[in-house]
Amino acid sequence: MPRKKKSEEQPQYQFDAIVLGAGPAGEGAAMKLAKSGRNVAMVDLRDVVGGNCAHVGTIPSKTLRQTVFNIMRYQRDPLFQKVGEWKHVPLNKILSSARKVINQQVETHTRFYERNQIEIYHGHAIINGPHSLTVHLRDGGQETLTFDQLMIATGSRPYQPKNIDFNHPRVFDSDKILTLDYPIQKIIIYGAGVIGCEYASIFIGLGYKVELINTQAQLLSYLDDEIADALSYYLRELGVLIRHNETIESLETDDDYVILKLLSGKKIKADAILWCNGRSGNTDGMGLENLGLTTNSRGQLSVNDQYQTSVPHVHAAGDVIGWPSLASAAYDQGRCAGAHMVGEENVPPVTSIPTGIYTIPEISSIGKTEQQLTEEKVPYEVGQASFKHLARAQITGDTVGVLKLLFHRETLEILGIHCFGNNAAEIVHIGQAVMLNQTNNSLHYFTQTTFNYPTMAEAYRVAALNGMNRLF
Ligand SMILES: Cc1cc2nc3c(=O)[nH]c(=O)nc-3n(C[C@H](O)[C@H](O)[C@H](O)COP(=O)(O)OP(=O)(O)OC[C@H]3O[C@@H](n4cnc5c(N)ncnc54)[C@H](O)[C@@H]3O)c2cc1C
Ligand SMILES: NC(=O)c1ccc[n+]([C@@H]2O[C@H](COP(=O)([O-])OP(=O)(O)OC[C@H]3O[C@@H](n4cnc5c(N)ncnc54)[C@H](O)[C@@H]3O)[C@@H](O)[C@H]2O)c1
Repeated sequence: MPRKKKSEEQPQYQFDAIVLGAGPAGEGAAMKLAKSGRNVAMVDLRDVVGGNCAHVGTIPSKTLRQTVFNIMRYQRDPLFQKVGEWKHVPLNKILSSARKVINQQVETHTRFYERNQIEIYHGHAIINGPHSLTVHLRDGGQETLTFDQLMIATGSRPYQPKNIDFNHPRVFDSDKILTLDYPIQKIIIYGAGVIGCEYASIFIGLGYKVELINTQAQLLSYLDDEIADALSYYLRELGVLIRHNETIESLETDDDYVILKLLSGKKIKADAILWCNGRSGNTDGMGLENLGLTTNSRGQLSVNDQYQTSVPHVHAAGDVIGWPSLASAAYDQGRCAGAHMVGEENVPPVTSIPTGIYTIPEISSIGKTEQQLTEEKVPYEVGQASFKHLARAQITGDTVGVLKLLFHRETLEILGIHCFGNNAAEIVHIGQAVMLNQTNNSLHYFTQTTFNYPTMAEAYRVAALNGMNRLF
């Protein structure tokens, strides 16, 4: 049963708020609205909650990555070198552990909606007017619902250029790749963004030959140069062939292979191609024109600092608004939008967002890069700790990696944290907590704090002392 509206008056609309999309952004908003006493409905295309994040994005890719990481680790250890004939197992079979995690995620999140009495409609929502929409239900039929406020969190999907035939069995995007049901030996990855680099690590770890085609001059150019260089070095070391500054001319498809022709004249033949060159917002065919809303060429909506669109009672968050297109940020954006919808004032927008890239090895960072600080003429210094010198890393065998702290050479304020290596996405949060501390964000924190030993956290002390030693 939907939660009853708090007000005694006869409600004008069936729901105080309807949320479109049960991914992290929609869930964040729905929970905040429900906990603030609003009568909320959720509409999602799928017959279960979790959004693209749980079903085709973060969760399956990270679970698959963990399986591959385990295989690589076993191979390194002479005791476990016979892990079976996994090279000939199709990807969709290796994904069996991902399906278990997805089911657990769906169960957990379904309970959140139940406990907060949020009614869920499974179907495609089409907006009819300022306060009404129709859900075309998955099991047939339709239902028209009215709302006071609307939250659009319909996420994104892989961008598919018209000249590529994604129905061909050897042509994949990041959704379809999860269904790959035949063994392959060589794959082309077109697009070397986060998804391209993460899948390059996964496929090389599975023993495939991988060619990573980058349309830009370097990998992930928003990273600190040293970290981006380390990624290129280690991907190549693992066997990935990276080609920078290339653009597709055409793609030839056959029953048994694909041939990618590049404008540079190169031709690459492989068993399959994974296309990952950006994403588009899910906004088409949902009647946005009936609200007077328009999108950019990538189907994304514009919002203000409170995630409010140009129509004041309509908010939007998550991938559908573009940057940063992360599950981590989407949940917080949804919660922030929900707070604004219930009338909370001065809710800070989500701005300080760490990068967590699950390549093998992993990358994570927050704050400024060396390039940015140099451009801004900030007098900074660097403190570094190599994983290979840390006892914990030697014990686990994960000796590839570095923690790099950037700090102001006069005030010792921490300005940036960049980490490359196993568990980087966890390690960065220690530095983040200190960096964002309003009262003590100085490098001294790390030199004056005793860390457990042996731990990876110890890298902070080592890097801080290394940085202090550079000062004069
Ligand atoms: C391969 C891959 C790996 C990723 N890895 C990471 C990672 O490691 N860390 C990270 O932070 N982020 C990662 N991301 C990004 C992350 O998955 C997204 O940022 C996140 O899913 C966005 O959440 P969202 O709530 O905006 O929408 P989504 O998760 O996209 O969910 C939107 C939901 O809305 C539904 N919907 C769409 N249109 C309608 C409609 N008209 N009516 C009803 N329902 C509708 C969709 O079916 C979907 O269920 C990854 C993405 C991909 C593709
Ligand atoms: N670990 C993580 O946090 C993680 C993992 C995977 C995906 N993601 C999210 O998914 C998003 C999509 O990843 P991706 O790798 O497909 O894309 P991306 O945005 O990283 O871009 C990949 C490539 O496509 C190009 N591109 C992007 N938009 C384009 C456009 N409009 N026209 C032509 N080329 C364009 C880029 O220049 C880049 O070379 C990322 O922005 C990221 O936020 C995050």
